[in-house]
Amino acid sequence: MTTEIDREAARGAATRIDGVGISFGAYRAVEDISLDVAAGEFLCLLGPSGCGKSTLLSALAGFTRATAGTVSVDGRPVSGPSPERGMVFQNSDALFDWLTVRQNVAFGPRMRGMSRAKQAALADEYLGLVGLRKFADTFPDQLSGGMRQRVQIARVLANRPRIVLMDEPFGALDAQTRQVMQEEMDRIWRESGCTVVFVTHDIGEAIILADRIAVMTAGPAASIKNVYEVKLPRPRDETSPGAIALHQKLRQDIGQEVRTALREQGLASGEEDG
Ligand SMILES: Nc1ncnc2c1ncn2[C@@H]1O[C@H](COP(=O)(O)OP(=O)(O)OP(=O)(O)O)[C@@H](O)[C@H]1O
Repeated sequence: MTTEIDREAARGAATRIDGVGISFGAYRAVEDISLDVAAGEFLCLLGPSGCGKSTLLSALAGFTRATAGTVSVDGRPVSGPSPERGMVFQNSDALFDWLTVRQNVAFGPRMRGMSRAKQAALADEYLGLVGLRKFADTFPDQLSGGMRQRVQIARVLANRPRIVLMDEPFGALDAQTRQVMQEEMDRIWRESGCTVVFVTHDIGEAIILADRIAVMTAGPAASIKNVYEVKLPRPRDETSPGAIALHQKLRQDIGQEVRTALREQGLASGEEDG
């Protein structure tokens, strides 16, 4: 039997951010950012609060227009939102509470005119991928926060995106659920074959998930400070010596940025990080 999850069609797209700057009026949020994301790669954007992570993600999604430079997917410039770039938000309020879980996941395929039988089969496939097939006939408000986030992920994947953009998707979850979701995300990413760009300010989360971690400087005019390749074997153990060493480097990078930002705002002493 052929499955509706077509691995070939769903494989990830390469993305290029080339000299991107984004301003809101006179405020320069990010400036001169260049970053390539390989097809099928899991890239985490990490940085101090307010540095411009969501702004950059929004430019990849096509919701926000770059005021300088270009964002392209497989060589084609991004000029607006597209189903090939799916967005998962921190808040699962994006779900339709009046539709069942299956209907939520089938929403995109339904809008594209897919037959009812195919929609249901596709929705069930993706609900299986996120471990929620048993809950297909329930309504989102009957589910826990972690389960709602899984529905959001399944709904995005059912549109067969080539890139999944995730904006602190587990930020509102309790620590235990968050850990389970990180483990699940690692598996879902590998099985879906999508490129993932994942925004977080949680260093541990980035180490568990990313192939590479791009650390941003503090804004305004934020740019990329460092990019780290995470060579640790998957599934990852946050307590391994390699993970602990990387955690320290990242903490130092971000600590420096936070202190710089506070100094610029006149809120910190001039002491330097060692
Ligand atoms: N639509 C907008 N209009 C004006 N300023 C904006 C707009 N969107 C974002 N900004 C500003 O751009 C900067 C970057 O915001 P952004 O939300 O991208 O940061 P972030 O790194 O995602 O923050 P956090 O980690 O707190 O979510 C902030 O100073 C923010 O106030």
